[in-house]
Amino acid sequence: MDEFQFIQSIQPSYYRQSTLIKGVSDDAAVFRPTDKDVVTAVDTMVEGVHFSRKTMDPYHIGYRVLAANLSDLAAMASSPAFYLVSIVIPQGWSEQELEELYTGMQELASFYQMDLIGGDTVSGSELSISITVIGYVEKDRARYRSQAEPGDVVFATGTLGDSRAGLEILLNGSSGEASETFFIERHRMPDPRVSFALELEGIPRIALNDISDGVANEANELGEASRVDLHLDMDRLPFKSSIKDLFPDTYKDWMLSGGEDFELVGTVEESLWPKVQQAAKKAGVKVCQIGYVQAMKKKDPHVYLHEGEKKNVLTKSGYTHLNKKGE
Ligand SMILES: Nc1ncnc2c1ncn2[C@@H]1O[C@H](COP(=O)(O)OP(=O)(O)O)[C@@H](O)[C@H]1O
Ligand SMILES: Cc1ncc(C[n+]2csc(CCOP(=O)(O)OP(=O)(O)O)c2C)c(N)n1
Ligand SMILES: [Mg+2]
Ligand SMILES: [Mg+2]
Ligand SMILES: [Mg+2]
Repeated sequence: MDEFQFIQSIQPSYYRQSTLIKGVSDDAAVFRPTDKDVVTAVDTMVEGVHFSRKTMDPYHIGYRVLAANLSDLAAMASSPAFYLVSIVIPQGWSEQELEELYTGMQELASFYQMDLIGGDTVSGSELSISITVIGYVEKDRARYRSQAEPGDVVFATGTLGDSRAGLEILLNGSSGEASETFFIERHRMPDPRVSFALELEGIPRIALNDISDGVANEANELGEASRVDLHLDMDRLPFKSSIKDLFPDTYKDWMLSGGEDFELVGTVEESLWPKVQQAAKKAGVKVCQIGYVQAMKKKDPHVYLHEGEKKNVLTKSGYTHLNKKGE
């Protein structure tokens, strides 16, 4: 199969979004948004960095890269509409494997009524896939990291550390415990919190960020963007009970900085916290308070982690791709 046949094989036979004018087939796609704001993000996954053939089947690679992008749209409270896929394909990938990879993406896309409207196909030495997502949000209603205010409740959806636990099992072997499959699935097929974020619509001000690198990182990003201090309570961080049995020595670190949970962390005025809980219930998602926001006490914003009587500064300890200067 050559490049053109490949493009033909992935070309959608129909489109779902009414704002689309030109999809796959020309030099670029065209859509005409109505009076909404357009939200867009891109995320890349590279073999050996975000996945390996040991941790993921082609189907999971496709599923997860779109899920990671949808998680960024969820963090803006945007409704997904379109995606574009840029893929670097190494020699040795069969037609069937590529088809499975696209099936993984298509499954999630069809759930969210998204259209594939373009992309690029290149050969190269390892599989790399970049997805650009485009969504809509009501005018001026995108949720920013900069919207946290002193007195807010800090909350998180789902459970944390699951994806890191799944990765551990996939990389270092199974111990045969039945509970392991949950973590493997959380690693391979994350569930972006789009519906929850959309259910928050009636709340005038809410700060949101998605947990791709670990809540330690993401909480700091909220603090920095809003110029406030965040106080998190280790004992309130949500976890799946079996993670503690499987990984008693490491699960706490993984909750804070394992990354790739694709849950949401956010802040909301205390009086509106019950509304967030209702939104979670409607969306079928777990949500819990993990701390609170305070006015900045020092020159710069800080995140503090409380555990029993102890209080420590929680630095950005999650995953980073490049070393700091001089390292
Ligand atoms: N190479 C790049 N060129 C331009 N903007 C970038 C680049 N890498 C990241 N960004 C932007 O920096 C911000 C933070 O990126 P990132 O930490 O990857 O966010 P996230 O964790 O939500 O994916 C985003 O606005 C993103 O679009
Ligand atoms: C084989 C393998 N090794 C290591 C990891 C762990 N890992 C890779 S990237 C990453 C952080 C998240 O990816 P990033 O590109 O930073 O996403 P973004 O913050 O841009 O959404 C983590 C925890 C993995 N998923 N798979
Ligand atoms: Mg990113
Ligand atoms: Mg993000
Ligand atoms: Mg990152």
